[in-house]
Amino acid sequence: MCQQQSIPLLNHEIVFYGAGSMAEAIVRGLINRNVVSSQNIIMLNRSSNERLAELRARYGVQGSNDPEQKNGYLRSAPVIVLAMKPKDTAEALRHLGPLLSPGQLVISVIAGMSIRTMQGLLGTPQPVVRSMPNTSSSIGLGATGLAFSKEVDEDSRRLALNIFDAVGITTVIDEERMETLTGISGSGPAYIYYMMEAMIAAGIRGGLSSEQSAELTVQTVLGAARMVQQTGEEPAALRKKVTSPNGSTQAALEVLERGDFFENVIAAVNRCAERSREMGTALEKELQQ
Ligand SMILES: NC(=O)C1=CN([C@@H]2O[C@H](COP(=O)(O)OP(=O)(O)OC[C@H]3O[C@@H](n4cnc5c(N)ncnc54)[C@H](OP(=O)(O)O)[C@@H]3O)[C@@H](O)[C@H]2O)C=CC1
Ligand SMILES: O=C(O)[C@@H]1CCC=N1
Repeated sequence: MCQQQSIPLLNHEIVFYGAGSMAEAIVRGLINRNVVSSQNIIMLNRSSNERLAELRARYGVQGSNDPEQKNGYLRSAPVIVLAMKPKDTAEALRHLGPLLSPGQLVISVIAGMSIRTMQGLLGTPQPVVRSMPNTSSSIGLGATGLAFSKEVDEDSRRLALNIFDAVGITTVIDEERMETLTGISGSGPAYIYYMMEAMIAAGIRGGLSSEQSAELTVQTVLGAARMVQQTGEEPAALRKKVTSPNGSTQAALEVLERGDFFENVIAAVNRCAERSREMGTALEKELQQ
């Protein structure tokens, strides 16, 4: 894992091809940490002018929906981040490929899409980075996995790492592990939010105000994560310290165990990885069309 303390200012123009939640999370993180100036960020989407206006107002970035202007940005940007939904990817990449020249770096955040499929849909042996970030990038606490095509040179590797180091931690992995990583850190925030939703609901049902219940839950999750990070102790060891023999925590954990909590979480991660593979297979099939 790598997290840089000080990331050099990136003077490259970065085009976000797709301007939804994940693109915004990265842009917000980059701008908040002053890693890229907002004038160097260009956000393109398919049709929503309101969305682009919102992003321009919020971050001072450039944005366009005009087909000719979009093509101009895509032809010239040294870095293009692909951030559309998997279902929209094939069409977008087929459009993008003929616009590209050899040195342009393509970074994908799209779940499931392999490097091979990406290059196949582009129709060029473009240097491509397959990444899997998460939405916590927007507050600088993202966790991103990256894999590189063999065409990515050392400078481009560094550039891709700098972009994601600026918004959290990064780890370089073999591409075959990307689906597992998606199951842990890409989709992981949603599992934690779900757990928090349940804890908040339980507090309210038990008579706490919704504000009290939410505040206590948030601080508890934050504190637990920080404890693991700062003490260096294993989660299991920390859990034991909370759990008095025959006490209230033990009683609660027994309920979770009756619901097979541990194995269910593992099954959820595995299903997430499997679903990412399914989405990747569907995209691979586009190569034959
Ligand atoms: N959300 C998350 O937590 C994470 C998401 N990802 C990946 O990020 C990608 C985007 O997800 P998310 O941000 O949630 O999706 P959103 O639906 O929020 O955003 C998708 C964006 O793509 C644009 N788009 C669609 N087709 C095209 C096109 N042909 N050309 C240009 N732009 C296009 C849409 O524009 P318009 O609105 O105009 O149609 C929209 O701005 C997905 O592939 C997902 O797998 C990865 C990690 C985490
Ligand atoms: O749900 C999805 O498909 C994306 C990938 C990781 C998080 N969200």
